Amino acid sequence: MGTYALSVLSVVPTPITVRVPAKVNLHLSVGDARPDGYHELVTVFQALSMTDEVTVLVAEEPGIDVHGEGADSVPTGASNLAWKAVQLLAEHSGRDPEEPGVRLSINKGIPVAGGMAGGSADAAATLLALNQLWRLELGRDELSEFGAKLGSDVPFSLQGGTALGTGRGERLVPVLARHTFHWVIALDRRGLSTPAVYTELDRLREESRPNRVGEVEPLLEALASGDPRQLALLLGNDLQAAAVSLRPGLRRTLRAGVQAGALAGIVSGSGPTCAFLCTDADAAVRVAAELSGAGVCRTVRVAHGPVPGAKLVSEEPAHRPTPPQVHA
Ligand SMILES: C[C@](O)(CO)[C@H](O)COP(=O)(O)OP(=O)(O)OC[C@H]1O[C@@H](n2ccc(N)nc2=O)[C@H](O)[C@@H]1O
Ligand SMILES: Nc1ncnc2c1ncn2[C@@H]1O[C@H](COP(=O)(O)OP(=O)(O)OP(=O)(O)O)[C@@H](O)[C@H]1O
Repeated sequence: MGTYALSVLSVVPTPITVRVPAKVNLHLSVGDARPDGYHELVTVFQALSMTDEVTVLVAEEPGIDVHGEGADSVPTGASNLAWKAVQLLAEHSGRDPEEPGVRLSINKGIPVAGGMAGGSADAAATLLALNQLWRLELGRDELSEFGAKLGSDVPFSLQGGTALGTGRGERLVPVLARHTFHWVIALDRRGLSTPAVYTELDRLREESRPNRVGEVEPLLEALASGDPRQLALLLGNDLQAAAVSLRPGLRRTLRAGVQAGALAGIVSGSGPTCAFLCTDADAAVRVAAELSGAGVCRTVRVAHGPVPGAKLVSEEPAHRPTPPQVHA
């Protein structure tokens, strides 16, 4: 009996944990709406040292557990983007998408609905983890194609580093960025809906002519030079006007970060998170401390980038160290 129990145990695959980063768009140029409702983008993504961890484990009772900051506002049913990743790969590999025989445990370190690709990160992590758990042997390119079906930001969450994104943001080319840049991240009290921010930009463009970010080339040169002062002058996001229009308080946050000593601040993606570029790691800590005292946001964190994309942590769920943060 003892031997039998041991042999059954030995065939249950070990849980797989993947760590996956948040992103910020250093440059986000939004074209007109396409017939399919998406907007044509030219964007530069950078992966930051704020991470989620997703563990997949074999279980008869399917489901999702979510822990960490903002866990209460993350759906645990079929609308969770990570669960959609499970269903996609289950279907691909001939499993029943309704009974895939796995559970997910998600540990959130990326703000929810913050414009930092939190849900996309979890979907990317799930694709990578299931590829390992189910021994699917899909290459990075194939995983990226599955990722693009789930959301425009998912391929970048898999790739990480710094990358130029075109199409709806899913077509990627890595960008040379040998240097580490230091950021202060200001989290807002409530999230913003990505489609609502794109719709607001369309509305603003019908009404007036909001400024558009320029060409991307100078920013790529600044990244290659590694000089944060040069990069700071070139950060730009077409969605910023729309995010600020929906959440006017962001104007105050952006001003406060620069007053606190940051080189420049931008709304991250569709917002409402704001990202402030600093000269170095020490400056970022000083800016974070001062910004947290300004009372303009919920929490302030420091982060650096670029960091790698979704990555297997180990075969055991690991304890994730708490990222440095300062409570406002
Ligand atoms: C704002 C960004 O985070 C910048 O990287 C992304 O463009 C958003 O990427 P995402 O959250 O993965 O977005 P998706 O899940 O693909 O799309 C959600 C919605 O955002 C809008 N959307 C998204 C991407 C894009 N290029 N044009 C769009 O108009 C569409 O209304 C779409 O229905
Ligand atoms: N795994 C997930 N983590 C967080 N939110 C999720 C997840 N799956 C689905 N959601 C839903 O998606 C919404 C947007 O969450 P998410 O954190 O992905 O936003 P975001 O970071 O602004 O996205 P992006 O930057 O890619 O536009 C949330 O309000 C939540 O209801």
